[in-house]
Amino acid sequence: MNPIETRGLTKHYGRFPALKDLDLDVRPGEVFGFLGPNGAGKSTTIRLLLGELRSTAGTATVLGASPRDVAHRRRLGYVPADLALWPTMTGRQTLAFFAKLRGGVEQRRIDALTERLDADLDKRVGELSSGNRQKIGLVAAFMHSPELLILDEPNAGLDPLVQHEFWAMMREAADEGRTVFLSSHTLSEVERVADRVGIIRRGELIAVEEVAALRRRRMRHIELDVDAGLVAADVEAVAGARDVVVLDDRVELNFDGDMAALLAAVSARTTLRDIHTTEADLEDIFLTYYQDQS
Ligand SMILES: Nc1ncnc2c1ncn2[C@@H]1O[C@H](COP(=O)(O)OP(=O)(O)OP(=O)(O)O)[C@@H](O)[C@H]1O
Repeated sequence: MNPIETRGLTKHYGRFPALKDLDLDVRPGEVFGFLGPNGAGKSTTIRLLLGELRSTAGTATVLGASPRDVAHRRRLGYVPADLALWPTMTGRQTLAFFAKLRGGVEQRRIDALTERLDADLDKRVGELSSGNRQKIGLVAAFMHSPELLILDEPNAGLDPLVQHEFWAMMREAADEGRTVFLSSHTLSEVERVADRVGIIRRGELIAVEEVAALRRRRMRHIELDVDAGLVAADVEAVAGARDVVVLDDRVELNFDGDMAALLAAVSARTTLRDIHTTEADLEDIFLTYYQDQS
């Protein structure tokens, strides 16, 4: 049995369908990125998986049990999107409280995680910045080495160094056979760490892909500074080139083909002076590849 399985999982808030007919299998030992824009239904899904919300229809199984079965809670680690901790307790007191609740947490595990994330355990939680408060939540989620980590936009507010450490922690957990369910609205974040990604939009899961496959299909926006001599047709002839615009000394296009082929085609006609590429954002990927399914 997979750590997370849902069938036809549906949630309406009043008449509003926030989640429609979700069929999802998250496999053991993978980091599964759950990717979608704001309001797509990510937190709703997570709250259903945790038994915080009741589904309108369909089923969810988490670690082989119903989400409402509290007995399996200690096998879970969870970081909510809106982490609420007791503001008057210090980080140390907060972690000690959670450790006692769960049992079996080694102090040196807490110490190691604290050091890795550079968390401040001495300040009252209410006095910490949101990023530093988030670190306390992450230590709490990881400290009992749970079988399944459910993380709702956990990167919010972390600085780049800490983010790297946190990505490494997720990868290590997966390498040890634990499962990570990571929600995010940022493709670049998810693709660094996830094995597979599910893309959700307006309450519907529109694709589940291996990250490697998604990366291969990713559209880039490219700007080339060139000398004169190039015409749009030269660039349009390269497979994967779209929306080509040639100005005097500048070419702009969207591209999902082989970069070497593009550069060779350009260099055959003119001198290439500079290249600027930007990754298409999530919305562009949706529009490019999933338009038919919307
Ligand atoms: N308690 C609620 N009552 C009514 N509508 C709600 C409620 N909670 C969420 N919604 C709506 O359901 C939709 C999905 O919300 P959800 O919080 O699951 O999205 P999300 O993908 O987590 O977004 P974000 O990235 O902004 O956190 C949104 O349109 C939201 O406005």
